Amino acid sequence: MSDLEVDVVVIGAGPVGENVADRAHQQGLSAAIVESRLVGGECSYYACIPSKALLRPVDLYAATQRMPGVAQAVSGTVDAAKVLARRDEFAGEDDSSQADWLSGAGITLLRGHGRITSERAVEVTHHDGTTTSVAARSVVVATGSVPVYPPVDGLDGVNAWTNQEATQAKEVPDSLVILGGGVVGVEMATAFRGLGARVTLVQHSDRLVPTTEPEAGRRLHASLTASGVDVRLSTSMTAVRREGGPGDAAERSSTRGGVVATLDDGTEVRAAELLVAAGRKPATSDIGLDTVGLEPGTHLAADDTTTVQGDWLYAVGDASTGAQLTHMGKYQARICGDVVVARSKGAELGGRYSHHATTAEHTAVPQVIFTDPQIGAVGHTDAAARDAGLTVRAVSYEIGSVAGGSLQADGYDGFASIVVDTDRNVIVGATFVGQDVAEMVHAATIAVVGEVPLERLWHAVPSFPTMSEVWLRLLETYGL
Ligand SMILES: Cc1cc2nc3c(=O)[nH]c(=O)nc-3n(C[C@H](O)[C@H](O)[C@H](O)COP(=O)(O)OP(=O)(O)OC[C@H]3O[C@@H](n4cnc5c(N)ncnc54)[C@H](O)[C@@H]3O)c2cc1C
Ligand SMILES: NC(=O)c1ccc[n+]([C@@H]2O[C@H](COP(=O)([O-])OP(=O)(O)OC[C@H]3O[C@@H](n4cnc5c(N)ncnc54)[C@H](O)[C@@H]3O)[C@@H](O)[C@H]2O)c1
Repeated sequence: MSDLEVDVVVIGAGPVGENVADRAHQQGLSAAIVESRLVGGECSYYACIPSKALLRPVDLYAATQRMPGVAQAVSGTVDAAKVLARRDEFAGEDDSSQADWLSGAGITLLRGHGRITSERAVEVTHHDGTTTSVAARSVVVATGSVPVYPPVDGLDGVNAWTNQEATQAKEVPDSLVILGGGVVGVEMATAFRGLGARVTLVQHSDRLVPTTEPEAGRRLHASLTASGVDVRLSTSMTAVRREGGPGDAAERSSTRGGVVATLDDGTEVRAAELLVAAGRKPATSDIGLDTVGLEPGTHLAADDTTTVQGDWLYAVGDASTGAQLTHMGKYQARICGDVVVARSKGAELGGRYSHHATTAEHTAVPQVIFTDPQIGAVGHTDAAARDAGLTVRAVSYEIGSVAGGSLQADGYDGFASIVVDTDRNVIVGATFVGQDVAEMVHAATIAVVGEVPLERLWHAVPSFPTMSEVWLRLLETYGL
């Protein structure tokens, strides 16, 4: 006999787990959610929200510097203390309002570590050591991800920052070395440089943010370098140690000595702190996967209905094989909730563009990287489309060459590109790079998901003088 019986139990109350529980509960199912740390997950306290709270003031300041008349009015530097205080308002480590929201919604919150013990059974070990056994028709894994530590000698012993210490930093270190030039690395380089730190960014491949169009990485590289970030491409960190002490003031934060990182080109980088931003792995090593024949520590391979096993085990968010993005995790969560509900009613599941399939995962994953320039993209890059076997042609256009772009900022530096499937004459990918492009991505997402033929897109007239006029120029460049 279990302590609690519910229709669905979700392990992990990040943004994704919360959405599954809510979606299922709103349609009449009883739901419990297990959380070992903070309701709201990594995203709310250590990732999306605090990082964007740090980046927005830096972005705004950079924009003022490209506007004659305003640049002079906004003199001096960004007030880091005020930025950190505002970050705390968004992402203080207090989850009471999110916990209240769960109870208001009628979802049972179980605080503690959740583990699957057998099919349809989960045990929660509470912080005081007591346990609660939960029996559920459906079990959803939404445990998120944790940082990867690459093999660098000494890395375990230097108290390196992860995204958690970086996004929750109580002060700006005078210098920071970042291991990894992916999305976390470039965003944190932008934020901490903008807040006054000396930043070195070490990336082992030959470009930044390698999953984006190569030109996006090149523009970002140029911009970061111009802002004073020391970007080391095609470089690996081989060893790191922490040294110094009270007498080594220039290279330390207020509480510890600086780090000395050895790179494979033989040089050394000294900084107050080291941030590890070399990718993430699923938080599935200690959730009882072995009890149901699955490999602990692996991404849970879910099909398009988010199902992992039988008609009872589901995986969503960073713990699954889907895109590691909050909005995609929440999309999976809505699908998962609806599948769980449909199965509980014995209803048939729908097909490709129904509420029961994560079709966009294959065709239309959008992402915005909040650097300066911003990089926004959806769907395939040119290379990824070719790898997927599509016949494509890509065209690009400088956003600074449309009236809206040149008005937005002096010397506007950025471009847009589209990848067209020439067999179907539809857009399968788009990229926007430049100041204030974040909000331009969704129009492209609609075009990709809607599979809107180019001839029809010709009639989607962008307003003058907006940066969206680049759509018209892209279509003309393509030959319309
Ligand atoms: C620095 C940074 C910035 C980012 N910025 C963005 C962004 O701007 N936009 C974007 O879309 N994505 C962003 N991401 C990615 C985004 O944070 C993740 O995709 C998202 O948090 C995944 O949500 P989730 O609910 O799957 O996992 P999480 O947010 O990691 O939540 C999982 C929860 O499960 C809990 N948990 C784990 N194991 C157990 C267990 N056994 N029992 C009980 N509870 C458990 C954890 O404590 C956690 O609260 C960023 C990531 C980082 C690192
Ligand atoms: N704005 C956003 O949407 C946003 C922001 C931050 C993070 N995220 C998501 O969070 C996830 C994790 O981001 P991340 O940046 O940690 O991972 P990532 O996989 O995007 O980038 C890690 C980078 O580190 C590099 N790297 C790995 N090992 C290295 C080594 N030993 N030396 C030097 N470089 C090394 C890799 O080449 C890679 O480019 C991503 O999926 C990302 O999409 C999203």
